[in-house]
Amino acid sequence: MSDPTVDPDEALSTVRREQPLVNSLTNAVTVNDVANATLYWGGLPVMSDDEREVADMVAGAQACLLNMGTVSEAGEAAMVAAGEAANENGVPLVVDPVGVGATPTRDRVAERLVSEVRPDVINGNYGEISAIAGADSEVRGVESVGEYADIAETAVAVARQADAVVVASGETDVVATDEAAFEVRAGHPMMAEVVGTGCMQGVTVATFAGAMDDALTAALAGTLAFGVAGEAAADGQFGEYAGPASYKIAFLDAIAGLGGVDLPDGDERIERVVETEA
Ligand SMILES: Nc1ncnc2c1ncn2[C@@H]1O[C@H](COP(=O)(O)OP(=O)(O)O)[C@@H](O)[C@H]1O
Ligand SMILES: Cc1ncsc1CCOP(=O)(O)O
Ligand SMILES: [Mg+2]
Repeated sequence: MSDPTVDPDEALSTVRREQPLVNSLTNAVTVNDVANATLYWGGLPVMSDDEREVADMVAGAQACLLNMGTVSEAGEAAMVAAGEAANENGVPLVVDPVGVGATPTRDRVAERLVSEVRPDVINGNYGEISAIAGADSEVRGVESVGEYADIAETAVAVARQADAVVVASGETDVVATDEAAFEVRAGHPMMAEVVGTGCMQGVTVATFAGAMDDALTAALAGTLAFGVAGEAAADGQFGEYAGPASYKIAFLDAIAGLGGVDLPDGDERIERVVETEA
């Protein structure tokens, strides 16, 4: 497998030109951030999450996000219906298995969302991706704690298990397929101080996947652009900040303003760290 060519400037221009409609079924904690991140990248957000209409909305969308952060029994049924509609209509589907590993209920819901429907991308933190792999993991609530030295190999295993691209977020994000894993070296520790950055990363990948032809390239470009937005905000390019709350505002402004920033080439920040036979 040759390394994909990732040009984040071109990817961002494509998102802005295509303006993908992205239907997010997501948690009540960060839903507004997820909607605004979609809009600020250049997509069109809709948060339709009722089982009576979600299949129709997804059928007309260019991408769908299933984020199980606060999933209820009705929400679980709506997410499965949305995922099935995405699969039936060829709509790129991103699943964020928030908190999998923390409770048996979340383990069961995550299992449904990665096996009963077919995600194109699974986007979770190190602990969540490790939990899906059945590897050692420690997820406290929705936070990944502990060490994950083998996260790249674990991400490849999940990509193979689910036949999906996998984004494992953490200090260094890993993007994996069934035969390779890439480190995406971008981001800033301040991003970990804000609730919702993982959720916003998931909808970023969905928005890029809704505008681009290939899930792997979209996941790499979206993850890189997301991290560069975090860096630009931390560097004060989008306003001074006094702490994590004002940093979050600067971060959202960075997403909206990234079209005016010269983004690094993919090969400056993306390195293949695992290569196996599929
Ligand atoms: N220490 C860090 N340094 C740089 N980027 C980070 C760090 N911690 C988290 N991030 C970034 O913040 C975003 C959210 O990651 P994470 O906190 O793992 O997700 P979640 O919020 O779902 O737990 C990702 O883009 C990740 O790269
Ligand atoms: C705190 C919390 N509880 C249920 S969902 C949620 C938000 C999780 O956001 P992220 O995965 O981006 O940290
Ligand atoms: Mg998360």
